[in-house]
Amino acid sequence: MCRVNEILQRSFKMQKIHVSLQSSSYDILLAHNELAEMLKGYRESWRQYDQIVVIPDEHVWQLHEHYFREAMTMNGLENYLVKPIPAGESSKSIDVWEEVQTFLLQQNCNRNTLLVAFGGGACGDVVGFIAATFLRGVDYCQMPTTVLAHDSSVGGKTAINHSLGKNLLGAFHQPIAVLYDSSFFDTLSEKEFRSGFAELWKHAWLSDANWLQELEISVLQNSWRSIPWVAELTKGIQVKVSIVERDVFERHERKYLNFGHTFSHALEKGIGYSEISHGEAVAIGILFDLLISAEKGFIPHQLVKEKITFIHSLGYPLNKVSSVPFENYYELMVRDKKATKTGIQFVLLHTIGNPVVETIEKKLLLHAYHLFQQLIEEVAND
Ligand SMILES: NC(=O)c1ccc[n+]([C@@H]2O[C@H](COP(=O)([O-])OP(=O)(O)OC[C@H]3O[C@@H](n4cnc5c(N)ncnc54)[C@H](O)[C@@H]3O)[C@@H](O)[C@H]2O)c1
Ligand SMILES: O=C(O)C(=O)C[C@@H](O)[C@H](O)[C@H](O)COP(=O)(O)O
Ligand SMILES: [Zn+2]
Repeated sequence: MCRVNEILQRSFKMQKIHVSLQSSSYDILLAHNELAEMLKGYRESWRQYDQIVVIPDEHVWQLHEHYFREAMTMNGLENYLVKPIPAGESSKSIDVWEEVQTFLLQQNCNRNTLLVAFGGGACGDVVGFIAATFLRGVDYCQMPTTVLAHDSSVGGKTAINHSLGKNLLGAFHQPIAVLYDSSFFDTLSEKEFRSGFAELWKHAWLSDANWLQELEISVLQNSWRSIPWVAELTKGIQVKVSIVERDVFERHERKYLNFGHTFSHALEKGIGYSEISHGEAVAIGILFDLLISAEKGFIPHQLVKEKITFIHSLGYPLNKVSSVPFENYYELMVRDKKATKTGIQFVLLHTIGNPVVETIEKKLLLHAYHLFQQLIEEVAND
């Protein structure tokens, strides 16, 4: 990372956000290049575990093993097992879930075991689900390494995928801590920055028109690497935490955090996990939810066109939407976890910061889908 950028990223002091839930409470620490410092507050309690098992994404482990080990050693934490798992979305499988459970059993891990998820959102989701189910539940810590994981590491949604759809098997299981060091972003690709930005953009849409505007300007004026991540991700996490604290089990308000996701999960599964990332699909799903909001008369169509142009200018793969027939997307959306017997639910916006959940009938969805394809084509040809 260039010197100026390093100074900029370091200039934000360590942030601490507390998550207060009835069943568990924990801290989220955010800083740049401060993993050893973050671990200081945990070294005593972590020594009380009978085993610590670090479960890194294998690609992240290749890149950052040295830095991770150094931070642990500086805190006298030298006794831990390491069980790497495949990089990315492919790790969210029943096979990986079982393989790690077998490893833990073979190592005689007991209930007093701490798992450490070291990687992006995929690693956090599968390790969280392993922690939720191993011996009916053990502690785990999230050590996120992607921009997107500011979302996935917080709130305790854990999951793996099923051949019939995304995140269909999972549990709510909160981490004991989230230690988030943005120096890991030094090795992220542009595609991963783009993916992570989508969830931050989501948090802005759900909360604050001014922040949304500032964030969009910031992303247009800076390179991905020079965005002041600690400051921006802190705002995103605060939005998420306040919703999770009010509705941890997603009975009502937490559904808002699924803004963009009814369509995005269908896009990911329909197009293929290796062809489109979660965040890329979320950005497109948000545009689709905005379009339905406009069709309902909540927001102007002009705003939707502007946002399609914005997302297109950042290189999100809007051209992939048409590669799957509507009927396939529809079938996948029927299986969305928000769906009820009244139909498929979408998170719409009345205004920025005022989301609402509505059941949308197939006829409107089909109409919106065709309109969306038309707008995407117009923007691409402009
Ligand atoms: N539980 C939740 O609340 C929640 C919220 C949002 C997303 N998610 C899930 O998170 C997943 C997406 O997470 P993600 O975008 O972090 O993707 P990811 O974990 O799949 O990582 C993306 C790629 O980046 C690589 N990578 C990770 N950190 C890196 C680093 N520092 N440097 C270089 N490469 C690195 C990984 O090896 C992988 O190839 C999806 O499965 C999504 O469903 C969950
Ligand atoms: O934390 C939440 O609640 C979310 O919905 C966050 C989403 O960004 C995330 O992708 C989540 O995994 C989606 O949840 P799902 O319940 O639709 O699988
Ligand atoms: Zn998401």
